[in-house]
Formats: sequence, C-alpha cells, structure tokens
Amino acid sequence: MLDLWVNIDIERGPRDECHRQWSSFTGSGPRKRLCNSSLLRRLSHHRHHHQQQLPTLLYSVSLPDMVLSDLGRRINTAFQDLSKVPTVDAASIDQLLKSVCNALIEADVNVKLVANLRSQVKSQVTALLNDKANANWSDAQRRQRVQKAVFDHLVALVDPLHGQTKTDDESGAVVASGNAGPGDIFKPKKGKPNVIMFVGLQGSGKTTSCTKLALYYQKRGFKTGLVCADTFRAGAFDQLKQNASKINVPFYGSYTETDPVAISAAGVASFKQNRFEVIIVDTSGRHKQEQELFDEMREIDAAVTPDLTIMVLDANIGQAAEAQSRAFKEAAGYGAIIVTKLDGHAKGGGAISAVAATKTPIMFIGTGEHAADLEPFRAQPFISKLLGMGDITGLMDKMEEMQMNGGQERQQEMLKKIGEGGVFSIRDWREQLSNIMGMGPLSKIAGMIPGMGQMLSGAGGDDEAAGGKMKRMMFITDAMTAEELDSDGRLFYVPIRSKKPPVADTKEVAIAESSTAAEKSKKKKKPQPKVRMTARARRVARGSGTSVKEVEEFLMQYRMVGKMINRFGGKDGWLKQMQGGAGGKGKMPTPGMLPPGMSREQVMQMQNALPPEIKAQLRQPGGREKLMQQIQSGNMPEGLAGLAGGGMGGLGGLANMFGGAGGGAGGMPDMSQLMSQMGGMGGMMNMMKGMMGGGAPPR
Ligand SMILES: Nc1nc2c(ncn2[C@@H]2O[C@H](COP(=O)(O)OP(=O)(O)OP(=O)(O)O)[C@@H](O)[C@H]2O)c(=O)[nH]1
Repeated sequence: MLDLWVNIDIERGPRDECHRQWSSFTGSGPRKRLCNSSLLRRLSHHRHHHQQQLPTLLYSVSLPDMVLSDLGRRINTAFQDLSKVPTVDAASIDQLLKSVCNALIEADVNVKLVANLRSQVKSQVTALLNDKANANWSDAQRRQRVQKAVFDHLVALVDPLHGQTKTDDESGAVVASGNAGPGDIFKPKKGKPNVIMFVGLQGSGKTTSCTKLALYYQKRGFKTGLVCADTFRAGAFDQLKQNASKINVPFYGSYTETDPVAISAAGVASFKQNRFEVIIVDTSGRHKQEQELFDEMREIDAAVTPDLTIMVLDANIGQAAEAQSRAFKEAAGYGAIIVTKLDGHAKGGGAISAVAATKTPIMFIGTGEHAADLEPFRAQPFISKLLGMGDITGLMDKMEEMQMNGGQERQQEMLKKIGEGGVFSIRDWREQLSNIMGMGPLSKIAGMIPGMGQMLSGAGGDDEAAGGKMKRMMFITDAMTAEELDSDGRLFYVPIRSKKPPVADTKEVAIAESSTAAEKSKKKKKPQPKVRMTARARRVARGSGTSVKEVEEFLMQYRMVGKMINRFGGKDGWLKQMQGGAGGKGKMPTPGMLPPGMSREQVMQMQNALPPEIKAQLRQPGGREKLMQQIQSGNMPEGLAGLAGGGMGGLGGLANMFGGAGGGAGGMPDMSQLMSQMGGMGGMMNMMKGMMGGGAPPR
C-alpha cells in the first residue's frame, strides 16, 4: 500500500482560498486520478471541520493499490498516447517510457529493474530508428517497433529464461523464450516417484498451492499424494486433510509427531512404497524469514531429497520480495516460483522483481482460493493478457482441461464436419459458447480471448457481468429456429433498399469487422452496400428478451469465429493450403483463399516480399511444415518477423481476425497490429487447435 502523506495548510482566511485548495485536489489532471473515494471523503470531512475554523489540516491518505490489471491498462494507455503523436521522435519515446516506467514502479517493480528496462528499450529503439536501412519506415512502423521493444522487455522482466530456447522433449518442437511453460521447468516422470517440496512464508498460500498442484498432476494422470510437514501452525494438518479430501488426493500427516523432518521423511517413504508418482511436501512457514525456518527447510530437504523445490510468493509482498526470495534461494535452492493471489488486488511487481533477482522462473500463478485456480505461467501470454491482448495459450490450457473432463467427442465431430467442408453454424458457435461458460469463471476466461475481454469488459468486467452477457448470448440462440441455428447467419441480413438477400461476397464485406488500414482504404474507394437486420432479428430479440443491437453483436462475434474456423480449418482452408494439404499442394494460399483481413494484393505482395531464405525453405520437402511449426511455437523466423514488423499487414492480417474485434470494440487498432507481431499467426493456429479440439493443426 502506497501511503501518500499530504500536508495541506489551509490558513485561516477567506473561504475562497479553501475552495481553491480543495479544487486543486479534486480538479482535473493526474491528481484527480489519485484521489480515491476515501480521500474525497476525508477531505470532505476535514473541509467540514475547516469551515469550523480549524487552522491546519494534515491528511494521511492511503492510495488504492495499483493492481496488476491497472498496470496493464496504464501501459496500454501509454501505447495509445504514442499512436496519437504526429511523429515518433526521441521526445515521444521518452514520454512513453516515462509513463511505462512510472506505472511499473507504482506496481512495486524494483526501481533498478525499471531503470534497466528504460535504458535498454531506449538504446534499442534509438539504434533501430536511426539505422539508415530503416529510414523509409512509416510512422506506424516506427511506432510498432517501439511498442514491440517495450513488450519484449516486459516479457524479459518475468522470464528468466529469456533469450534461451528450450526443446520440448516430447514433440521436439522448439519452445521460444517467453513461451516456456511449467513442463519446461519440471516434468514429472511417469512410473517414478517425483518429490516436490514447498517453501515460503506463513500465509503466502503454500498449503493451498500444494493442493492446487496435487489436483493439477492428478488430472494429468499422475498418482499423487500430499505430505503435511507443517507442525508449526496449529490446524495446518487439518487444513491439508480437508483440502486433500475435497480433491480426492491421499494425504499423510500426524497429530502427535512434532518433528517436521521425521514426518516428511516418513510420508515420502510411505508414498514411495505405494508407488505414488507425484509426492508433494508442504512445509511450515514463519511470519518472516528466520534462521530456525531455514534450518528446518535444509533438514527436510536432506531427508526427502526433492526433485523440485517451489517457493510460494504472495503477490502482495511488494518491495520486500527481492530480499526474501534471495534468502530463501540461498537456504532452499528452489527451482520454481508460484505467485499466489494474483486474482485479488495485488500489484504483483514485487513478485516480478523476485523472479529477476533470483533468475528463477514462475511456474504457476494462483488466481483464487479454489483448488482449480492455478494457471500455468508463460511470460509472453501473461504480458499479452496483461495488456488486454488475450492469452491464447491460456485458453488452450483451459480447453485441454475441458477435454480431459469429457466433451472431446462433440468437438471432434465438429472438427470432422468442418474438415469435410461443412458450415460452422450458429449452433456450433452456441456449443462453443456453452463450453466456454463451463470452463471456469468467465471474467478469467474472457480475458484470454482476444477481443472478447474488451467486449465483456463493456458489460462490467466481473464474473457476474460477464456471465450475464454470455447468458444473454445463449438466450439469443434459444430464441432461434432450427433453420436459423443451422445457418451461417446470412438470413438475418438484407441490403438496404432491397428485399433480396445480399450476394455472398458483398455481404461479407458489408458486415466485415476488420479495421485494418488496408481495408479502410479499400472501403474508401468502393462504398460498400449497407445491410440491415431482417424481421428475424427483431423476432429473436423479442423472443430472447434482448435488443436487436445485441442480436447484431452476437452475429458479428459468430461471424468472426466462423470465418476463422472455415477459412483456416475448412476443407480447402488456408491452413491446409499452407500445409500442402487438400487445397493446393505445396502452394502459398491462392487469392481465392485469402486469410482474413487480407486482400489479394496483400497476399501477392507478401509472397513476393518473402525473404529468399524463407522462399527456399518453403521449396524444400517438409520445409513448410517446419516453418509452420516454428511460427506456431511463437519463434517467428527473423525474415518473417521483419515482414510483420515492417507493416506488411500480411501476417498481421491473421491476427486481425480477433484483433480486429478488439480494435472495433476497444478502439485500439495498434494493439491488433502489435499482437500480430507477437506471433499472431502462431496464436491463431493455437486458437484453432483449442477451438477445434486440440487436433487440428499438425505439428
Ligand atoms: N485469492 C486468493 N487467495 C489465496 C490464493 N492462494 C492462497 N490463498 C488464500 O490465502 C490464505 C493463506 O493460504 P494458506 O495456503 O493457508 O497459506 P500457507 O502459506 O500454507 O500458510 P502457513 O501454513 O501458515 O504457512 C488462505 O485463506 C487461502 O485461501 C490465491 O491464489 N488467491
């Protein structure tokens, strides 16, 4: 909590002066933003006293914590401010960096780290922008490069593996830095005992996180057990017992044994004997780091010889995080971090600093008190989500989990239908929506879907509001006839001044949502026929208790998803063409199969502009698959990254599928472009993979 001590000396004097000082606090500008309601209440209260002739007033004002989402919002605003300046020059870059760095410091990120970030980004972008080879970059391109540099450095802040690539043992695919997940940090071996020991301060969320991790591995088919070695806190064993029983995980502990080392050794030995594969040891905490605690940790460590030690860090820890995490590192030598309570009002910056200080990766984040509220951590998607650009990998994880709990069959059926050239109908979208609704708290899920978060945040942003919005979408489908549900939604539109349904291609443009610059200029040249909703839409709105606007929004969302699924995953989908599949063996996409958001000219331009090494790679047998794999893993080849960054709009167009929705709803066109630079193409494929049951794109 940042305390702001404000001294206001209101001298005895005319009431006007009091009003002047009062309005200097409540007036517009940055100061107003700092004033929370409690401040206003206090001021108001004291003002009341002042009117009773109080000579001097001293205010102690507690500012509201800048929660992590505020940090994202502020960085986003700084990006948007940069898009408003006429030229991207040293002054505008300085302004952007100042805003970003202030936000980071207020979120408790270590000052030294922030200073490093500032100077590194500054020197990187200055070199880029001053490079003669880049002299012909447009302002939009310069802006994108600056934003990308900030994004990359934010990723580096939370990613100690930054700059390294790791190979996924199972698939052999290269995991790009920033995309490394829990499996890259630690992969328990099947059929063998894998001991995981937890350490951390009291109340950091150790016991809760032990339970969450036990559930995580149990769901993934590991025989999992929990050992309670916390003999320090009364009730710790009961808590673990209760948690373990809820998730049906066997546990070990004792009400009488007071030696934590003896309990942990006996517990691990017992589970090993019974062929348990993941054995999680919960140790005790203390209010602060103490020698006694560290000695105990070392002894337990020697007794159970863990394969992995995890430190649990409360996201609220603030600036103390660095010293504490260093001390724990020395004593326990942990190999991974779980940051808890990121769902609440934590600033999170302290935890981020701990990662950098100890060069230890975050493996999971805790996002609630329930056993399922554990999210695998990946640096790049985390930053992407923080900045409101969605978290496709997080969504994939959720989808995978959903499949583990059944529901795969229906997804496969849909995949098969689309693969055979069938239409992704409103009924299919309804099914996807109900799946999404079943995946967990909606405000969390919505943030993972690019565009959707913004749409739902308009509805209030919390679970209740998001749930309400989704439910209304379901009501809309409930009010549709079978014919409408099985359709592609066209029958809800007619062109204005004509009763005839519009022809396929014109309508497609008329209700297109994309907001790419290229399309905007296209629209200028050729005015698009306007369409209006048919009487069906009014009937559905009435029948569902919603409005025609909501029905229109629903159809818009459906069309975006439908377009993506049909164009990417359909019989002659772009994805298949790129893979040399059914559509056109070994060819680049034909103009008839344009990726969403791209014109024929853009595709041709993109093909021509491909760097020779990429063209050569595509000509080689298996080269296309390799390239796809590379892009899919987020590891954009240099040449392609340059293209996307170069404002070709090509690869960017892919991301605009959803990014466009964000742009439309949130008015942040630059975000969709930025998203494309983050490997939008890989992201979209992953999205497809998730949406279509995890099996669509081959590796
Ligand atoms: N909102 C939220 N609460 C959490 C999270 N993780 C833990 N908690 C809560 O934090 C409190 C402390 O959690 P515990 O798991 O008991 O903490 P501990 O580190 O085991 O504490 P000791 O056993 O005393 O060392 C509990 O009320 C948990 O429900 C999280 O990710 N989000």
